[in-house]
Parts: sequence; C-alpha cells; structure tokens
Amino acid sequence: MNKLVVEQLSKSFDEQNVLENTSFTFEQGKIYGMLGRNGAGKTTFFDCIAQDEQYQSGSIELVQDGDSRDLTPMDVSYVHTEPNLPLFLTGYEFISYFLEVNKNRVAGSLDAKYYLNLAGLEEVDWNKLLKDYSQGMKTKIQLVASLVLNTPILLLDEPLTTVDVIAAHEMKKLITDHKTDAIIIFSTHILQLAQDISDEIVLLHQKRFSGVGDVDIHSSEFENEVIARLANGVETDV
Ligand SMILES: Nc1ncnc2c1ncn2[C@@H]1O[C@H](COP(=O)(O)OP(=O)(O)OP(=O)(O)O)[C@@H](O)[C@H]1O
Repeated sequence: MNKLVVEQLSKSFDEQNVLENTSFTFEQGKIYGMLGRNGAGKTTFFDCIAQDEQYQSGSIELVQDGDSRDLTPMDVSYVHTEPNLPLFLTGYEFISYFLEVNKNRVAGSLDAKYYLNLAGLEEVDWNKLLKDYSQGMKTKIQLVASLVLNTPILLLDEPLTTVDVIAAHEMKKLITDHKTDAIIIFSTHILQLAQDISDEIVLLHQKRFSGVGDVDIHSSEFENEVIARLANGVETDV
C-alpha cells in the first residue's frame, strides 16, 4: 500500500506563510476530502505535491512497499478547478492524442470513444473544439484523462462545482471506483460532497492540517464540528 507522507511542510509567498511546519499522512485506498476557508492554501498544497510550486522546507514523499522516495511528476494526476486543456483540439482529438502520447503508461487498449463515453460526453460533442466545451464538460474530460494514467496520487481541486447533478453523480462514481488504486485528495467547499465520498476529512486551517477528531463524517454533528473548527482554529497536526 502506498502512502503520501507530508512532513513539516512550510510554504510561503514572499512574506505570507501559507503552510507552516505541517504534517499529514495520506494512504492508498482512501479518499481524503480537504476542507478549508477561502485562501487557506488548499490549491497551494496541491501545487506543491504536483511540483508546480516549490516549498521552503519539509518534505513530501511517496512510500511504496516500505521504501520512501521523492515524488516525480509521473506520480501525480491533477484535476484543476479551471482545466488547462489544448483548446484548439476537439474532445476526440484530445483523448486520442493523450492516449497516443501516454501509450506506455496506459493499461489495456481501450480507445478514445470508450473514454469519451466514460466522461459522459454525448457523441454530438466529441468533434467540438475544447474551446467550445462548457466548464463542466472540460472538467469531465480532464478527470477521465487523469484517471487513464493510473497514477499513485490523484488530486482534484474543487472537482464538482461546475458539473450538473447527473454528471456529478457519474463523476463521484468514477472517483470512488478508482480509490483502491490511488491516494485521492480532493478539495471542496461542499460539505455534502465531502460527506458523500470521503473516507477521511482533512482540515486546512491556520496554515496546518488536522483531522476532525472522533466525529463521524456521516453524523449530524459533523457540520457543526467543521464549522466550529474552521471558525475558531485547531491547534494540532495529526
Ligand atoms: N502565486 C501566488 N503568489 C502569491 N500569493 C499566492 C499565490 N498563489 C496563492 N497565493 C496566496 O496563497 C493563499 C492560499 O491560496 P490558495 O489558492 O492555495 O487557497 P485555497 O485554499 O485554494 O482557496 P479557495 O478555497 O478560495 O480556492 C492566498 O492568500 C493566495 O492569495
């Protein structure tokens, strides 16, 4: 079983400390819902894992079969809030190109049509340019492209905010079906979503990670506990 081990991580922008000596261990087979107030540092943390941002101190390591190593970009799939896609390609061209470029990393021989269907995209949309896709359609195609690679770590930054209820249902299933293979961390402001698909909640507040103690994610006290902690502050790492 893989683990993502974050130790004493500190990240700042100029004078602003966003993460400060914070630690957390994420395990394969679990979906972690990350909650925090606007500007708490959730995207910054994901950017550090994906090596899109450098951090000042601490470490982020992948433990595989007991051996610890630094992450490489190949370890991480990252679904951004605002998908970064080649807008001049059609959905079909993008998935075909993506499969071709990554053919050494993709298990099986499923074709672009399979993945476009998996993304819940109607056939009429396959040959539209990505620039003409709605935000939700872009998110769906980006999620499917991320799942294709079967990376040990999957990051989802506010993944379901722009998709319709049916697509959200389908995407939740795609994410949960994938959880045995990966360490999945997603950020959200939607408590219901966090309760629906998370195995564990991670709060990012006052520059540090914490859990929600013994509170059952699915209990009626959960919402009050999260609000109390994010409003008042938490003191310890987990
Ligand atoms: N490139 C940057 N340069 C300077 N400051 C930045 C940069 N990126 C993020 N920040 C700052 O770091 C802090 C954390 O931002 P971040 O986007 O990580 O928060 P977030 O938890 O994802 O917020 P939200 O929930 O609103 O999306 C904010 O104060 C933000 O202004």
